Amino acid sequence: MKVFGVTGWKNAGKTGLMERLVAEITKRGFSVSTVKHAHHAFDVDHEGRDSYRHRVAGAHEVMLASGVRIAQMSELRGSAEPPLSDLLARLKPVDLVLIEGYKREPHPKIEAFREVAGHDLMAPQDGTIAAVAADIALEVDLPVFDLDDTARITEFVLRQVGLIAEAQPTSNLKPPPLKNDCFALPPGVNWTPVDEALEALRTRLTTVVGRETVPLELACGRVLAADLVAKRSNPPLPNTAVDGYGFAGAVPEGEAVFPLIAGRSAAGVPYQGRVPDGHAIRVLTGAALPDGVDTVVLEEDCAISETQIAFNGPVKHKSNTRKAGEDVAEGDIALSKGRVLTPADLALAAAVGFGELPVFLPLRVGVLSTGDELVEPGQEAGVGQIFDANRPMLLSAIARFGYKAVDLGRVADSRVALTDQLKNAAAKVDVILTSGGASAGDEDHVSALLRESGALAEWRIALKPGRPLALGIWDGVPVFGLPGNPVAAFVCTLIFARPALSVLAGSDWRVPDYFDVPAAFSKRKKPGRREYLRARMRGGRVEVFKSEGSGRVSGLSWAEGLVELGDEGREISEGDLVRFYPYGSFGL
Ligand SMILES: Nc1nc2c(c(=O)[nH]1)N[C@H]1C(S)=C(S)[C@@H](COP(=O)(O)OP(=O)(O)OC[C@H]3O[C@@H](n4cnc5c(N)ncnc54)[C@H](O)[C@@H]3O)O[C@H]1N2
Ligand code: MOO
Repeated sequence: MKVFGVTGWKNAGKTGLMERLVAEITKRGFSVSTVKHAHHAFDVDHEGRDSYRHRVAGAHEVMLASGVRIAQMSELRGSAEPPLSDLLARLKPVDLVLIEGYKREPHPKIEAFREVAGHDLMAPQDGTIAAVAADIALEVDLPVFDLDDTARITEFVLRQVGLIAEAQPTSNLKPPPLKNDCFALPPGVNWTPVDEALEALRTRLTTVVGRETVPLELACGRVLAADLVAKRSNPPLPNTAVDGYGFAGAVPEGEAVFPLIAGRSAAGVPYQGRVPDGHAIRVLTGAALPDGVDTVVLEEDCAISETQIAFNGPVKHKSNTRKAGEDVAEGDIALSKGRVLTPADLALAAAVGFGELPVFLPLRVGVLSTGDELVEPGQEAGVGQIFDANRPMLLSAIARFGYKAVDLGRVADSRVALTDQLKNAAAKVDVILTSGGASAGDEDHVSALLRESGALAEWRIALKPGRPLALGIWDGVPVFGLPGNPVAAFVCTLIFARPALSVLAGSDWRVPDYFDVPAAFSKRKKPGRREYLRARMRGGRVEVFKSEGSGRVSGLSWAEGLVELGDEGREISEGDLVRFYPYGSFGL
């Protein structure tokens, strides 16, 4: 859905402007819905009303309906406020959603401004503001409208979101003003915030691989295909944790002497009889406790003869023993479906009775490079040609993630060759990663082909680097059309492809771990998009690569992780905390 926002300080005239825009846009035949961010404690209900009583009684949602109106109230009851994207998803489709407030969200906005409110203009500090509606003349580098000129503001908003066509220039063709910032929003383009894109992937993808059973020792790194219910408790019987002497009950402070009975209990060779009260028996680590024994004293603490042991109390009841099932009880879920099995998991699976495990078939991930300019690394490169750097990078990242990397080679910028190659690939892999040809240029065949096959969701993501990401389905196989620039391809792989592949492979959505660490750099970042900088830790601070150019492969290699700068604008000074994701957090 198309969205546009009205922002501004308190008393700036936001609600009046919203009201006039809703009326005018509706009058022009477009359907409009609105979202307003309100105070924490807002309430549309009133004490004593029936609906209020339903709510206080604990109803999850209360719906109030009549022949003219329906109101639906949801109580968060302490859970986090849902993001704007969730709220938008609840609305029925309309031509335009107008949003009042939510100034930190990246959608385009108009700022309402009234002099009496006594605030500074927000627009100069906020790149998501596309125009200002003010009650005085202002000097800013953006379109400024009279706050009451509803007709012109409406035209502007409708043009911005693409509901009416851009006015054709009447004079000679004039180039658009040059903008250095490659992420400036073209009119009408809706940028997908990173979190929204991730959420869409998370909710739309499911496991695509089949299952098999493999011997335990071959299961490391595989994804468990069913919950593993312990067949046997660990330990199966109460046993001794040390080499020593077992008897029944606690021993008080002072000297204690126990007569020894003949025989012993060893791991795997338990004592068969019963130990009489007041007697002790030799026990070895791991041995089942004989009947009549529930406490063990360490042999190093004892004086020992053929017939007796003596030691100093106190010894607590049940000292040095392990309860049956204290680790895992029979019937417990020892390992959950979707778990990527580690060496330790194999120990656990063995301990609770499994010699083979149900696992998902390895996810086969095909990697294809596109572009006439590419030649194989190490071969002769002609004028204007470059070596295919993305393919070795992506193939090895896939292998590190634990999947089966399938080299699909290179393909020229030709629709026919690409069609052939995708057809071929779809028969032998579960998912395809392409790089290059993802944006909208003449030679961007990946996005064009997927668009033609009717299964493309082309995302322009509010992300740097990695803005164009083409997602589609080819013969039932998901295709990630990664941008060609190596840095953008790498970042998109870590941020989008990795968690998605994890779900396709039968595991969970993966959220990488991070550290908030002091910056060794300073930077000013605009609001409205997320940025990832090539970074590494040195001397307890995180430094970033000298250039943000998305073709600079040397920076990827220099880096040992990524610094993430959130969607909001930020002025970072040295020493400020920034979020650092070591490459290891992405499984590299
Ligand atoms: N008019 C516009 N141009 C571009 C936009 C835009 O929005 N409007 N977006 C830019 C951004 S951001 C990126 S990223 C790239 C993505 O472009 P494509 O995915 O279509 O990729 P290509 O054009 O094919 O290649 C881009 C760049 O990367 C080099 N490349 C491609 N494959 C490889 C490889 N396997 N190994 C090494 N280098 C590779 C290629 O030679 C190009 O230099 O589009 C911008 N343009
Ligand atoms: O940001 Mo593009 O996605 O060069 O890198």
